[in-house]
Amino acid sequence: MQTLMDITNGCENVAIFLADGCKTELIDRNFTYVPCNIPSSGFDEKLFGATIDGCTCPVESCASNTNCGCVKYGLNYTSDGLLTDEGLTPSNNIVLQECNSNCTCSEDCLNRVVRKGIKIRMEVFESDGKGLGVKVLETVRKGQFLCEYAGEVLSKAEARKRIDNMKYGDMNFVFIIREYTPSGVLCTYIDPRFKGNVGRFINHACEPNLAVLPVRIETVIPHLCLFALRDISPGEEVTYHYGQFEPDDSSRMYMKKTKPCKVMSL
Ligand SMILES: C[S@@+](CC[C@H](N)C(=O)[O-])C[C@H]1O[C@@H](n2cnc3c(N)ncnc32)[C@H](O)[C@@H]1O
Repeated sequence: MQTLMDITNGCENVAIFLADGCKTELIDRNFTYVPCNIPSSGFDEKLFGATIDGCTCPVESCASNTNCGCVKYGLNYTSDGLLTDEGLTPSNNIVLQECNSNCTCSEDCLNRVVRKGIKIRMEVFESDGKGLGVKVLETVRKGQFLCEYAGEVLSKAEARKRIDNMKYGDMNFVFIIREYTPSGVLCTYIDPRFKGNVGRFINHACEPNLAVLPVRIETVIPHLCLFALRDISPGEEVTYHYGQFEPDDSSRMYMKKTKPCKVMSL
C-alpha cells in the first residue's frame, strides 16, 4: 500500500494511504500535499498571520476557569477530547476557540484538540461515481476530530476568479465559510485543489457522518474542521454536507449546480 504523501510529497503526522489499485491519475498532477492552510499569492499576509491573544489560566487546564478568554462560552470538548453534542450542532453557532501558543495553560489542557493534528488512519479510494473519496481504517468516535479541510486561503477576488474559471462538470474545491458576527458576515475562502490536505478528497452526502465547523487556534483565520457526527466503523467512507446540493442557495461550498448527488444517504 502506498501512502498518499509518497505521491504528493507532503507530510502529515499520521499515515494516509492510497487504496490498492487506486488510479493516481485521478489526483490532479498540479496537486501538492500541504498539512495546513497557506495564504494564496496576493492574500493579505498581515491578516493571515494576525495572532489571537492567549489566556492566562493555570497550567493544568482552562476547563474550570469561568474567566478563561478561550472557553468563555464553555468548554466544548469532553475529557476524552471529543466535541460535545452542543458543539456538533452548527445551528448553535458555538464559537470554537482553542488554546494556543500564547496561552499559559499546558499542552494537556482540554481545550487543545485540533492543534494536535490527525490521529486517525485514512485511505483515499476510488468511490462509485464521485471520483476519489476517503475511508477511515479505524473506529472514529462521535465527536472525534478527523481532519481539517486545509488549502490555500484566497481573497474574495481570487475566489471569484477561480469559481468563474470553472467549466461545466469540473470538480469544485472552493469552500466558503460564512460566519455571522455582530459586526457583519465574515467570509473565508479555502481552496485545496492545488495545495491541500486529505480533506480535499472527502465527498458530500445528504446524510453525512461528519460535521464541518470553523475552529480558531493561533490566528484570526479559522481552520475548517471535520468532526464525527456519530461513531464511524473501520472501512466506512467519511462524508460531510457541502450545502451546494440544496435547492435554496445557502451553499457553503460554492458549486455550479452541474452534478446530481450520487449518495442520497449512507
Ligand atoms: C472536494 S472534491 C471531493 C473529492 C473528489 N471526489 C476527488 O476525486 O478529488 C468535490 C467534488 O467531488 C465530487 N463529489 C463529491 N461528492 C459527491 C456526491 N455525493 N455526488 C457526486 N459527486 C460528488 C464532485 O465532483 C465535487 O465537485
